[in-house]
Amino acid sequence: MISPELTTPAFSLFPHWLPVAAAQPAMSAPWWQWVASTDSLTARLTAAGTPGRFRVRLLRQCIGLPQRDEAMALGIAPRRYAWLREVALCIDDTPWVVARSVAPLHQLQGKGLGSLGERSLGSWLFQQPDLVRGPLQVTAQPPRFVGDALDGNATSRWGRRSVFQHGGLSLLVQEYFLSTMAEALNLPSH
Ligand SMILES: C=C(O[C@@H]1C=C(C(=O)O)C=C[C@H]1O)C(=O)O
Repeated sequence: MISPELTTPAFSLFPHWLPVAAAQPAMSAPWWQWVASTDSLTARLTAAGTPGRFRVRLLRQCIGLPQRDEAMALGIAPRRYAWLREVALCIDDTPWVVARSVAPLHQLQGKGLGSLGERSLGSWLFQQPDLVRGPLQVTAQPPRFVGDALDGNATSRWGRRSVFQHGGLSLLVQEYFLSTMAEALNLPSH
């Protein structure tokens, strides 16, 4: 049963993370195509941004403590160190999506992710034959991680997250779709 406030524009009432199907009534069809898709976002953005050039801008990659909700999504203790990666996915230097990925440190050995740099994590992930993607969850709240990395007045329209599994690695990927992307692709507000 979906509570009535989810169908109103009062997005501040939206719980932080919700199964994607429960968010559908609050989402326009064009946004649903983006938010509920389970294939590579890198590939989708590259296609939608053409003739613009897709580029990953690395904002931060480090070892640190995950947020509490991130640790819970990965099923690890909140004070366990993790690999953190924050990027802006840009078309012609304009960020369309910002993303933060989190993986338990002890699962990273031999995966070579430390040297990924500005190559897309998605391109690497979707080449793994044993890749399994967990259920998508959605939020209408803005990301807490970007700080002043976004230029001008870009705001988040929808956020989503899911856990990828590959070769003993669990990787939480959180992606926030920005107003800049909505404007460029003529998407409705939500
Ligand atoms: C999961 C994907 O990877 C994308 C690329 C990322 C990166 O390079 O860090 C991060 C999150 C995603 O937006 C994808 O393309 O679907």
